[in-house]
Amino acid sequence: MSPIPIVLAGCGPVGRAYAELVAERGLRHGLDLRVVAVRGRDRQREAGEWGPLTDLPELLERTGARVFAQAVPSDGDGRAAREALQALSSGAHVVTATKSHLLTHWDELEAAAGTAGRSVRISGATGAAMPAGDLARSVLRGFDVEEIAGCVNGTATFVLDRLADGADLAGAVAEAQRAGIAEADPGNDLSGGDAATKFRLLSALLWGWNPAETRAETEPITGLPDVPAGHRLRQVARAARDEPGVVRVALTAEPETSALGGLRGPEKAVRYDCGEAGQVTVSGGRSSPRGAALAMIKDTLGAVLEATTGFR
Ligand SMILES: NC(=O)C1=CN([C@@H]2O[C@H](COP(=O)(O)OP(=O)(O)OC[C@H]3O[C@@H](n4cnc5c(N)ncnc54)[C@H](OP(=O)(O)O)[C@@H]3O)[C@@H](O)[C@H]2O)C=CC1
Ligand SMILES: N[C@@H](CC=O)C(=O)O
Repeated sequence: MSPIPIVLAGCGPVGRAYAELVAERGLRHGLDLRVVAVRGRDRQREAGEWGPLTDLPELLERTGARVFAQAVPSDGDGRAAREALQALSSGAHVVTATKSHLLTHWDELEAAAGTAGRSVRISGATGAAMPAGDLARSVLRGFDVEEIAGCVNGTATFVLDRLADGADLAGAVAEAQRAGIAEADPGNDLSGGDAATKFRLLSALLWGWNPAETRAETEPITGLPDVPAGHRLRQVARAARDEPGVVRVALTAEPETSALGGLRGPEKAVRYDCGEAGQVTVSGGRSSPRGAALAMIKDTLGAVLEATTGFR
């Protein structure tokens, strides 16, 4: 069995969990996955030794990397985009939990992947271990999805439930951070920005919208307003095929018996309104560094085993 070399960018909680999972579960499905290099901000580890960062195309070529895995901050610094494009040009698939470059460089990445005949797999960026992206891109193809609605930020659901139980906002956010759900800077979790990002990406997979041109209207979590009996407040993202280029995130009271109102803690769900085919809902999937890393493992296997190109 020949090894599948992987170069990993990012050694925070998600990157570390991915490297551990490759070490634990790399020998699967007839493949021998191996992380051959890990890159940090300005350092790089190869053969167990840390040294200075080297040129990425040279590293990819020297190691024969088949996959470039990204788990670096979604802070919009141009490096994630540049390195993903370099990886595709070098003939590696890209598997990413990082979201920012998908928003800014969607078309460039799609074109580069098409030219190289490689895929860019983004499950880790669209809902961690919940396979919402897979449904959007391929499973529901042909159903002509008309509308999507969902709770895709685990922190928001967790915090709103804690507020309903009487906790204060700062304490609820700190608890979500200790559980590894909230980002170190929870601003995007609470503002609706992260949910909007995930819906911009799902809309791109579903309807071909360019995320860079998709506008987001968001409502932040600041406290807990009165909610009718039998309902729970949820941060709900929505997008509709007939209103292209707009994603809305609002706090709405959902019946406790519904798919969104019934979610607990950091669970997530997306409901796809498929017109004549009816509604299809996907829920669950862990929202945590390990959950995101598992999604990246799934995507790594998919990239290597399935001969697809472009976004998945
Ligand atoms: N936490 C979760 O549940 C989920 C997170 N995500 C996304 O996964 C990504 C990774 O998150 P997380 O593991 O928390 O890590 P961080 O976002 O905290 O990233 C930290 C790591 O990235 C490295 N780093 C920083 N800047 C760069 C850069 N420009 N290029 C390469 N490496 C860099 C750092 O290296 P050094 O150690 O050298 O400083 C550090 O190891 C984020 O984009 C996040 O939004 C997605 C889904 C779920
Ligand atoms: N902070 C996010 C995790 C990654 O996307 C969340 O709460 O869902």
